[in-house]
Amino acid sequence: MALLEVEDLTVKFYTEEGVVTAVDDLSFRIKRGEKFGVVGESGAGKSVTALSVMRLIEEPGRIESGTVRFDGEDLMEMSESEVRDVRGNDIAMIFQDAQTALNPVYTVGEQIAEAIRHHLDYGDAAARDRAIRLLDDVGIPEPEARYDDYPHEFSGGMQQRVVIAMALSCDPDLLIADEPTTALDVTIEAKILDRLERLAEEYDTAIQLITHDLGVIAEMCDRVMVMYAGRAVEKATVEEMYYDPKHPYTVGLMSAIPRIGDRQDRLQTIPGTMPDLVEVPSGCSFHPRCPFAEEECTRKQPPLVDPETGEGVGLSDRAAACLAYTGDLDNELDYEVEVRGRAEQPDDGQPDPRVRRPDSEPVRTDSDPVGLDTDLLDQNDDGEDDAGGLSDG
Ligand SMILES: Nc1ncnc2c1ncn2[C@@H]1O[C@H](COP(=O)(O)OP(=O)(O)OP(=O)(O)O)[C@@H](O)[C@H]1O
Repeated sequence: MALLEVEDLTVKFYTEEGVVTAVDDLSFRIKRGEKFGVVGESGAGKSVTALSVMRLIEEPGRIESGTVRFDGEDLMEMSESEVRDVRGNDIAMIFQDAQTALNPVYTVGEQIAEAIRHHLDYGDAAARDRAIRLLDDVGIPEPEARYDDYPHEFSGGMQQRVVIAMALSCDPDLLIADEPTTALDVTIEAKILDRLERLAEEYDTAIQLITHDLGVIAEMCDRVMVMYAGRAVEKATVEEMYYDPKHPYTVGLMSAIPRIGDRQDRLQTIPGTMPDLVEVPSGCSFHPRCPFAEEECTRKQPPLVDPETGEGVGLSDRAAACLAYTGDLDNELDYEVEVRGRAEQPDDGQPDPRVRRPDSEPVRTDSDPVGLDTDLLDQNDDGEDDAGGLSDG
C-alpha cells in the first residue's frame, strides 16, 4: 500500500463565468519516503490537487468525486477534526510565499515551538530544544540566537528555511511543497532544495513537490506526474521522462528546462496557452497546441495508458494519455531527445537509439543529478534544432 493514493479525483469551481473543472479524474500515488514531482504550466491544477489532498478546497470549489487514502485511511470520509489532526501531524504543506505562513508578531522560535507543543505534546523546554535543532537542520546560522528573532529580521531565503523547519517540526510522513523556492534567487533555491532533500531522507518524509520547472524535478524527484488542464498526461520516473518522454506536452516542457543563469520562463515557448477550463477543447485538451495532432485528437479524449501496450493503467507508475498509444493516430510521434554531456545509460545499459549524443559540453552540470542535459529537437521539415521546443514548423 502506498502512503498516499488518490483515485479518480475531480474538483470543480462554480464561478460566475461557469464551471471550472480544475482537476479531472486524476489518479496517482506516492510511496513512503518517495519524492514525487507534479509539473505543468500555470492553471494545470497542481495547487488544487494539493489542496484537495489536504481537504482545503473552499467555496466556490467542491471535490466532486474521488478518494484520497492516506496510510490506508480515506481522508474524504473523515470528520473535519480528524482531518485537522492528519494535517498537522502526518501531512504538512509549504507554500511559495513564506511570509503568509509566518506570523509577524511572534518570534520564529516561538512559532516552531508552538507547533511542536501542539502536535507532539512536548513541554516548553523540550519544544524549544527541538525548535533550535530544526533551525540548525535547515541551515540557519546561530539558531539559538535567531530563535528570538521575528520573521521580518530574516531574508526571504531564511524565512523559507524557517517555514520548512516548521513543516518538519511534527515529523510528517508527507510534505507537500507548492513552488517552495519560486520566489527565491537561483543559488538560494539550489541550497534550499538540497537541504529539503537531505532532511526528507533523514526524517524519512515523502515529498510531493509542485513546480513548473522540470529542472527542479530532475534535481530532487524520483517520479513525476505531468499535468495539463486538470488531467495527468504522463507519469514516469525522472529518468524515463528525460530519456524517453511519451507525451508531446512533456516533450514541450523538456525544452523549457531553464539553464543556469537563464531564469526566464521558457514554458512560454510552447506555442499557445492552457485552455480556459470552463470550456476545455474537445477530444484531447492539448490538441490545439500539439504539433502531432490529427483529426481524431479533436474527437476522442485519450485515456491514460501504458505506452508500450496501449492498455489502461489505473494507478500504475508509467503512463501517457495520447492517442499515439491507443492506435488511433495515422502517424507516429516524430521527435528526438538529445542528451548532451556525461549521460547515463538507461537501466539495461543499452544506449537508447532515439537519444543522440553529440560531442558538445554539457550546459548544466553542477545542478544536474541525473548527469545529463536534455534538449528536445523538433525534427520537422527542415530538421533544424528548434530551441523553442514544440512548434508546428
Ligand atoms: N478559488 C478559485 N475559484 C475559481 N477558480 C479557481 C480557484 N482556485 C483555482 N481555480 C482554478 O482552477 C484551475 C487550476 O488552478 P491551480 O491553482 O490548481 O493551477 P496550478 O497548476 O497550481 O497553477 P499555478 O502554477 O499558477 O499555481 C485554474 O483554472 C484556476 O483558475
